[in-house]
Amino acid sequence: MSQSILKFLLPDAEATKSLGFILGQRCLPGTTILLEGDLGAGKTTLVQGIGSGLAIAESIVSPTFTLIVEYLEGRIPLYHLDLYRLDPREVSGLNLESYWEGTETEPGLVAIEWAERLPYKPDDYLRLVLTHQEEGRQAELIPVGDFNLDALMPLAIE
Ligand SMILES: Nc1ncnc2c1ncn2[C@@H]1O[C@H](COP(=O)(O)OP(=O)(O)OP(=O)(O)O)[C@@H](O)[C@H]1O
Ligand SMILES: [Mg+2]
Repeated sequence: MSQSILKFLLPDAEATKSLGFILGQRCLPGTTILLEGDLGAGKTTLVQGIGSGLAIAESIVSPTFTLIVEYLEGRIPLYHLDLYRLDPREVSGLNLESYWEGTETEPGLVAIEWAERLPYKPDDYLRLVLTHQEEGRQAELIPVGDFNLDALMPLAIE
């Protein structure tokens, strides 16, 4: 069954956070969200919203230099990754699939910035593409494999 793609206009950073908040509230353990978008497109902002939606009180900072930050205090664990500083060859040595397969970690929500750099991907994930607009950003939500967008509905961003 082919599912449709969702597109949103996010007029400001609060709207980006609201979209993330809903994802954080509704995603099940074992969900992977692959974030794509240029520098400053709003990927970290979206993950901050996810953190609020998961009821994580700790502030979420960009893991550009740390690669991975794990937040374990929310409804389900949040694993926040940023591959900006790596090339695909380096990424392949990191065994990142253990995050989405939940083999070495408790299944949670895996959110990966600069997912364009992943040489391998999960079978099922939400592809979330952020693009700069004249004002604000556009978000495209593209379900891949068995990822079920319907489970996130209704998605009204304020
Ligand atoms: N919908 C939006 N409209 C306008 N500004 C936004 C929107 N969403 C986020 N921003 C702003 O864009 C800036 C960059 O956001 P952010 O750091 O989340 O981007 P990023 O994609 O993670 O960047 P990087 O590529 O460096 O990781 C921030 O100042 C943020 O507040
Ligand atoms: Mg970022």
